[in-house]
Amino acid sequence: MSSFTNLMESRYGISVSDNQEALLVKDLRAIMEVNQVMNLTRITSEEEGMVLHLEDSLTGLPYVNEAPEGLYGDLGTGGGFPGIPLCIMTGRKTVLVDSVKKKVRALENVAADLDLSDLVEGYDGRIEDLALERKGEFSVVTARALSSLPSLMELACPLLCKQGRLVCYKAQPSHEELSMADDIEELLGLKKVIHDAFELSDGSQRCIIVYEKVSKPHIRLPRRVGLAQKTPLTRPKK
Ligand SMILES: C[S@@+](CC[C@H](N)C(=O)[O-])C[C@H]1O[C@@H](n2cnc3c(N)ncnc32)[C@H](O)[C@@H]1O
Repeated sequence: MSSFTNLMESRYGISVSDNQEALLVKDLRAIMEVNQVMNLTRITSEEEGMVLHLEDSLTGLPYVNEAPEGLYGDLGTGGGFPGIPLCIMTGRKTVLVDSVKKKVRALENVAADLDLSDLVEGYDGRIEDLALERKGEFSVVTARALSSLPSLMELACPLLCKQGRLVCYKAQPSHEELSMADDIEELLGLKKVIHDAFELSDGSQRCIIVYEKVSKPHIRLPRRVGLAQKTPLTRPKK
């Protein structure tokens, strides 16, 4: 057993097969290579990438596995994290969403090198536009280092099917951010079902917060492009 598979098993109870590990490492190396000519990630060493990209991405796996079967989307995927590692681990059809076209094309090329083209599709556009085109089609979406919780909830809501899940990777959300998110759950028809806090093996703080779509939102979504991130929703006045 390699040190990575050993770590994932002992620390998180996640089994990684030899084949999956080979693909994960190949993905990381390919992204690092693309990163030399295109800014995909601030992480430049493989050692750091093993923790802050691969280990971190995989911590979301148990939460993604609890979602209904079906399509998975990684919102604001950047260098394909956690999207490609979670695709490798789940075998779900995966849509990698980013508004920067050249990043999405680069990820499609990496996916092709990993023989994942049948599973991975890139969407080069805004999440809000994807929501107009593929409303309610996603069983689960993830978001890491994208926006505040209220913005993520609003962006994800129209994409999710009933009982679909939004898995948010956060460092340490403030009380204010958490309380603003609590305030708009009902408006969006989302319910927080999990809030777990733990440390990665390098001591970084990690929180995973999961919302389930329990009913239809009480407002029309998506709002105009940009509003979810510029002017997040707040508690409706009674
Ligand atoms: C800081 S990066 C995070 C990348 C990756 N998820 C990670 O954790 O390494 C955020 C990415 O989200 C994309 N993004 C931000 N807002 C977006 C939106 N509304 N629609 C699509 N992509 C968006 C940006 O282009 C950027 O690549």
